[in-house]
Amino acid sequence: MHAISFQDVSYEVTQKKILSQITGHFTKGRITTLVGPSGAGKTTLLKLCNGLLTPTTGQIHILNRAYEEYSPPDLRTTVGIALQAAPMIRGTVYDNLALPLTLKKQTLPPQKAAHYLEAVGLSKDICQQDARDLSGGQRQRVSIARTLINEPAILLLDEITSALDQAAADSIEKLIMQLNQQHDVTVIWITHNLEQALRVSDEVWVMIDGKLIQQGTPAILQQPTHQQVQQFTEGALR
Ligand SMILES: Nc1ncnc2c1ncn2[C@@H]1O[C@H](COP(=O)(O)OP(=O)(O)OP(=O)(O)O)[C@@H](O)[C@H]1O
Repeated sequence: MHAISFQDVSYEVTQKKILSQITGHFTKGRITTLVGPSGAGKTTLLKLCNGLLTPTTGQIHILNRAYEEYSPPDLRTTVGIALQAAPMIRGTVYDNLALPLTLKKQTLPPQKAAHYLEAVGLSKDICQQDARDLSGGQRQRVSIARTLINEPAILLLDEITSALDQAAADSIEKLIMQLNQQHDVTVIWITHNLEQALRVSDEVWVMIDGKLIQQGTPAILQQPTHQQVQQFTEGALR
């Protein structure tokens, strides 16, 4: 089953084509990485997956339902996103974790906050800590925990480890792989790091210049048969 499918999707801003006729799918329950040079349109594509942007033309289906059938809050509950900057609101770790529910005028039970902190490898004791005092790795974990509060079926990740040191990046990688394996969360993960893509991917999308050049297993990066993919991997793996 496809978690998300794109059919002839294009996205333009003031007549500039940012994405051109993307057709492809993300398989349910798998980790797919999105790789490609800077400016290829990866972040734009990710934002189309949870309604932060709307396609100019084409169809997107999410869990076999047309994108338009979802209300914006439903879409953002089904498809969570975590970003490189892991932005925090002013306040405590609890305030940040509660945000997805606060926005829906609901409250987060403290036990649930503790549960999600533990799920991302943090102690529940940091709940009342000021979010500004967290380390980069802790902040990224809190950001992921906050995304998990809605129990999204699909998790979008944009460069979540690129600002972290190797040890923090390794443990976030393990965490995402665990979430995928234990909770069947579908993961769509933008990374600039091809070694990371090879470690975590079940499937890979290679994007260049607003186009989906190739979709397949990590073998398409390891033994590229497509000329543009080969040029990209030679530069990126050098
Ligand atoms: N709102 C916008 N208006 C004009 N151009 C935009 C807009 N959003 C994105 N772009 C352009 O679209 C292209 C794709 O951007 P996008 O951020 O999706 O690429 P990316 O592959 O994620 O790049 P990176 O790896 O550097 O984050 C870039 O050339 C960018 O400058």
